[in-house]
Amino acid sequence: MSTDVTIVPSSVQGTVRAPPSKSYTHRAILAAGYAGDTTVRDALWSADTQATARAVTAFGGALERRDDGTLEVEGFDGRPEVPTDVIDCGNSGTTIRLVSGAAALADGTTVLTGDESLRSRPQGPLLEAITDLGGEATSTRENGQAPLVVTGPLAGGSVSIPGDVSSQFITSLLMAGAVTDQGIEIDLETALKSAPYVDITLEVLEAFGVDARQTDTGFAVEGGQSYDPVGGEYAVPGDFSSISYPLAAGAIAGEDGVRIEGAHPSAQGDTAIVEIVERMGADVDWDRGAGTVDVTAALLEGITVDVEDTPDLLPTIATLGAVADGETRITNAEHVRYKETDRVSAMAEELGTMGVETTEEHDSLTIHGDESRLEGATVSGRDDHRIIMALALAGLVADGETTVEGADHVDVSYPGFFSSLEELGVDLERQESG
Ligand SMILES: O=C(O)C1=C[C@@H](OP(=O)(O)O)[C@@H](O)[C@H](O)C1
Ligand SMILES: C=C(OP(=O)(O)O)C(=O)O
Repeated sequence: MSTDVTIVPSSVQGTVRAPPSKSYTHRAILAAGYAGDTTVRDALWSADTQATARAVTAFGGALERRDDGTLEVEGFDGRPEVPTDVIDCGNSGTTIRLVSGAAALADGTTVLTGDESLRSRPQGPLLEAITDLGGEATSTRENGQAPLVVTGPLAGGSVSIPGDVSSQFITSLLMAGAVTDQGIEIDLETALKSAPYVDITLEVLEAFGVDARQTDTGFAVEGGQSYDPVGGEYAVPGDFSSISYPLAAGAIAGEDGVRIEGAHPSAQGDTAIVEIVERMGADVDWDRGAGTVDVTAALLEGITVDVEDTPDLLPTIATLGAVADGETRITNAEHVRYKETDRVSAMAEELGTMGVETTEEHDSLTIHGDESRLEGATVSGRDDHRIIMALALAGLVADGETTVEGADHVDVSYPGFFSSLEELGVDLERQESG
């Protein structure tokens, strides 16, 4: 059973709280798994982070969740057990990649799989790196995609890996490398895309007392370290990829202003959304100390945005571009095609159904705002949380109602997304579908 959501064009007003960061929560849960006992505060409990929690349990850890969002994690102390069953990573790229590194530490074989989308995403460079470092890692179909079979233990050493497929390979190796005998030195074969996500990793590792660093040619982590968070606790900050949706809603339909709470600074590259919305002409004020962002709608102008560091913002920016006057060019977007869906095509096609003119190139998407008139339509959410949320935003200002099919997939990163829209005054209706 899935849920379709119909959005009636609405203005938005009021205050919403950002959900906790998905990227920080994944890392905190796995780092807590590598540690002894840890309290993870303000954890995001979504379909994706629950997949990482399942993996920690499969390796011999244990998790308990309190009503206030706190997770009590009993770790496996750097020595994952061989799981008794296949690990199902669901829809989560972060889980399958970070957990493959952990699996390579176990003295035996782990099998990892996921849903149809995850089984189509690239894992080859990570499998080769694990093999080069002394483990064994293969794809059952020999196509570099899950199901994956990973056998450890891995000793560590030096390895080279491309930087333009997924930064999650680097995160995986750094997190696992800290508890290998030799440590891991990573040389990047090509420039790193999604680089701020490795900064997030370094920030979380530091909070867990693990030393890892950027080098002239890549990254390095010493072996023989222990995960030991200061005071046995870690607190997750708010999620700026998720914040991008209420922020964009305010910029296009918030004439009386929208406030987002829980927006404290961190290593997240997606904080760039604040500046992007401001450059397009909205009135935005980010109080970093208070952790609030205030936004008021204005006539938006098309701009050029490079998403090399911020791939997850593409769907939000595409919708902003559909509302803005003039052209919005989203560049350096090739890696955005390797996500839950090919998001460059998905946004071009679904916005097209709503009457928006776009030009798609391999590594860019141009939205011709001036030639577009957003018309309400029935659109497919593509079973991709970010496509669903971006299309729902377009529905706020379309001419007529918009139905987003398969909208329940927002549970991957922002389970309360439609409730947040309702809190801001949006008129919407949920329908169960087949
Ligand atoms: O490490 C992370 O938490 C993430 C890294 C990024 O992926 P890539 O590094 O594959 O671009 C991003 O798109 C994803 O949503 C989360
Ligand atoms: C791409 C995403 O996540 P993941 O890689 O973990 O599936 C995302 O959240 O947009």
